[in-house]
Amino acid sequence: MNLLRAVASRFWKYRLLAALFLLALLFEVAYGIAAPYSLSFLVDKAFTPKNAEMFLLILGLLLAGGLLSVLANVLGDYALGKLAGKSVRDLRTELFAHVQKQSLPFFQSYKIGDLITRFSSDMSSIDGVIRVTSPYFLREALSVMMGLSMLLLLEWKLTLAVMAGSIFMIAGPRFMQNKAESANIAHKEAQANFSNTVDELIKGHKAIKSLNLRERILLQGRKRIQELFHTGFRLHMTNSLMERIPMTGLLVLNGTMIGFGGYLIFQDQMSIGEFIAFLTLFMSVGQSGANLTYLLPALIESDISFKRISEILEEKPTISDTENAKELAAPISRIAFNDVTFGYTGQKNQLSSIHLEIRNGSYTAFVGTSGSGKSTALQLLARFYDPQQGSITFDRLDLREMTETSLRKYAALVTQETFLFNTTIRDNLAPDPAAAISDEEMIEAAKQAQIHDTITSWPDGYDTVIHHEGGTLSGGERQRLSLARALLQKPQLLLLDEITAALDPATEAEINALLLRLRGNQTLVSVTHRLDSVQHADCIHVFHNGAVAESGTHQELLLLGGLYKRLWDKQHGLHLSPDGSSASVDAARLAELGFFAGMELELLEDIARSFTTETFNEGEVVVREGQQGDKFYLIVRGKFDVVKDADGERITLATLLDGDHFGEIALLRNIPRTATVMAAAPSVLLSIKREAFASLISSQPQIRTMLEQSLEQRT
Ligand SMILES: Nc1ncnc2c1ncn2[C@@H]1O[C@H](COP(=O)(O)OP(=O)(O)OP(=O)(O)O)[C@@H](O)[C@H]1O
Repeated sequence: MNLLRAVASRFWKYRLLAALFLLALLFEVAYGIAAPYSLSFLVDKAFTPKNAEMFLLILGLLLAGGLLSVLANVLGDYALGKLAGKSVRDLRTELFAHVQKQSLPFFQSYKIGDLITRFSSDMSSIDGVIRVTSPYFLREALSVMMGLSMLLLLEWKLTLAVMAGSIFMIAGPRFMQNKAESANIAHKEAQANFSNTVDELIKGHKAIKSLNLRERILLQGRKRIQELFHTGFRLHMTNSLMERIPMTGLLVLNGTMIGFGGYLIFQDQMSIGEFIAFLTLFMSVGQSGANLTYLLPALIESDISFKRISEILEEKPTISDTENAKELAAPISRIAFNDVTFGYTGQKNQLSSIHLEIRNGSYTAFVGTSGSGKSTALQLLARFYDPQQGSITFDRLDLREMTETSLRKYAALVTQETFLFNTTIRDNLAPDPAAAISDEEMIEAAKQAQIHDTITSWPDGYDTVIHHEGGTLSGGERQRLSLARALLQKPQLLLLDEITAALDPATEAEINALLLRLRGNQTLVSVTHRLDSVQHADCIHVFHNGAVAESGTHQELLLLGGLYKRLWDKQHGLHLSPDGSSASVDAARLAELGFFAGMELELLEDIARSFTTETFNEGEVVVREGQQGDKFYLIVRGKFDVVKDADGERITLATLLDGDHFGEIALLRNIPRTATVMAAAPSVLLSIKREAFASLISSQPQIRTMLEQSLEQRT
């Protein structure tokens, strides 16, 4: 069994303690054998001849041995406590450190619930085995071996007869072992599945409510609980059978022993004292044998737990330092993507043959359509993944040849997915006490990230404790805190992934101004889909379908008249007030929408005035599949996923960004929406109702006909 081997190898590290424990155990077991064996002397040499001297001698020896055995027990318990405690501590630390070392794909391939189960119930089960079950198993196994040897000495024929019967006892559980293992694996999987469902229930409660998935999740929960019931019942039955089979064997053995033992006494081949000693010893050995079989299910369960933990310990981080890894030393004058190709899975490349250059101290922007690979390129730059082909170099040093620690010091990544620790703001901003960050530095960084005033408005200021990993703060507050945290690291290279997505326009403008101030001292690479914010960037790379379609400054790209120009035009003519509460659209912008083409400017101005502003938080649904639609929407800023539910699965059909629109068919007809549109970030929309639109065009029926034709062509 893997587990017993692993326990032995872990105990080997603390050999002195292990030796002390073994010695104490040997003494305890030896006394446990000697005590029943002494019965043969008590009956034959003391009771039958009524020899008081011999009786007192045996009694004295028994009591003295008993006392010594108790002493040995105490010593053994001490040694075992230390030995087991240290071994479990080592294993926990190893697992913790190993998980921490892992790269991104590891965390994407394991579900949170599954990983937590390995740390919690799997680890507790191993803890139990190391502290209790293994030592108990060892004691009972020793008792069986030493007891059997003693029984052979006492009467070998009777011993052989009962040993033959024992085969049934041993073979039974062996026969059941595979069944028990598979029942155990199934139950563990059911537990992990249930944990994941609970995890989704808690973390996704907003999405579940807004997508009206309560029924589906409840059904899924019931299914998982039912699985738990079935697998638990199967496990219970296999474990019970594993216990019953040897007990039946024991019954047969007792019959054999009394029958054959009686025959030997009648034949004068065995004394009564020897028979009583044999019987008592056999009972004790039998009990130890039965105990061994009771212990087996616990050992099997822990063996599975051990395999699950070993599976994690065997995972190799995909990103690790090479043997001759070098320190990345500033200053670096040029970072380059040299023919970089990358795919998350073997099936498809998310980036193909990327060539680009980032100059030291520059402000570089990655823009482009949704899913075009901007964030992927940024993650390669932060070395969360390595390219499959090509290289990323910092001057001449390949990213793969530098130490991870020196890279992490050099570069800091701020993403939309902010994670805050459940501690004070102060400890979140400066999590490493060794960095010795002063209050002044902290306040300066918080001011730069536009969060200082918010922090000081809280009663405990920088000592405010964050709960639920920052879940009680707004997305914008979390985002600004994580920017301040990154600024405090004073990285040479600041990698920013859509960091202004959750901010109102006024704060966004402040952050954009900060980026312009930072450039020169720091190199900035910012991924964004909002082109307004990158007008002053030194170089803009426009991504499309995993390739860099265009590169240049804002002006150069506008002159080029390509993809960037189209994206720019799409985002223009839409306005948002600084606090993000009120939006408007230009009539000229409406004229660019194909289905409004040809309308008079005056009418378009009336239409533009009839739009109302709507705001949505992440996870909120704008239109739901199947519901009647009566509004047309224009995205002023934000991000929306167009999703469809099929066979209990949610499929994302498209992602819509600033300047995109949806629901135009609702301007004419009351038909059910063909998909659900939900906000993927805090967003602002402009909407117009069909009735309002209809009354505006009522005096011009030809407009309706034109619109009908135009929308007809699009569907
Ligand atoms: N961990 C992952 N595993 C597999 N595919 C992924 C993973 N992360 C992203 N992708 C896919 O890679 C492609 C590029 O994604 P990426 O996030 O780089 O695009 P993006 O241009 O930043 O888009 P957006 O602006 O919507 O964030 C997308 O098709 C996306 O679905």
